[in-house]
Amino acid sequence: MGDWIIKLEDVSAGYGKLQTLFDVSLEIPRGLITVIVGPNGAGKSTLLKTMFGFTTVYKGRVLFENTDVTHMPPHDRAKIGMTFIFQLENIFRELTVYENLRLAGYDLPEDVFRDRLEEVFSMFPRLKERLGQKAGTLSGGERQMLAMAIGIMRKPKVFLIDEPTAGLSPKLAKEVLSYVRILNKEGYTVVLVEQNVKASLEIGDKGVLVVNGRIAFDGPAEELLARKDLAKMYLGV
Ligand SMILES: Nc1ncnc2c1ncn2[C@@H]1O[C@H](COP(=O)(O)OP(=O)(O)OP(=O)(O)O)[C@@H](O)[C@H]1O
Repeated sequence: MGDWIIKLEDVSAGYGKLQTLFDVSLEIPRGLITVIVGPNGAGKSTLLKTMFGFTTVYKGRVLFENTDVTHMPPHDRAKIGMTFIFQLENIFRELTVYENLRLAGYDLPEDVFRDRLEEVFSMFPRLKERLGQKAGTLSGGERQMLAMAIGIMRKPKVFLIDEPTAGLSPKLAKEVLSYVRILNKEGYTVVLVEQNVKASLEIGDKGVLVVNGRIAFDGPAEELLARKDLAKMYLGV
């Protein structure tokens, strides 16, 4: 699948003494959408968190572009172009949409901030209409949109997004996945953890199936989608 942006080499990781990932080797292709799926508790989020430095790595290496980031703290990974969108609590509810965006770009010169804002509006026009509204009053889907917009303020090279459709109706979930597509169309690389297997693999390029902390499938998303055996066994679809 061409050039990679993140690479895991034989990584074992977990939380303190609890190991949840075992000997994982994986490449995240640049410019594409990679979707990570698997049963509950399989280690999908742990895999994503390991890319950003939220777990303990016991063995192996994590590379971002050509930098070894295995033991680099998350805030330093953010500085070199990674961004992580949490499932919940990814915006400041008491601040307006504008204030959330200004805060994300607090150190940007006014002209750069304006340019980024225009980029955000061209991708997500709805946010322009909601600028003065408190972020906590946005719908669940719009909050995910704002979380992505906050990410854009930093111009990251890769978005790591943890279950953005959790708790949303199937219709809203599809809408949120369409925002992920918009991000990717603008050139951003995306790694997405999803419970919404079918809908997410449909927008994905690469599909990764995690089972019991190991990679059970790694290949084109459409191929994973077509693997009825795996789907039945692990994905409940
Ligand atoms: N912060 C944490 N501290 C300790 N253990 C954790 C932590 N987060 C997750 N775990 C454990 O790691 C294992 C894998 O969890 P993970 O969240 O990666 O699974 P998942 O595949 O994303 O599942 P789900 O779809 O249910 O969120 C689970 O046993 C979980 O209890």
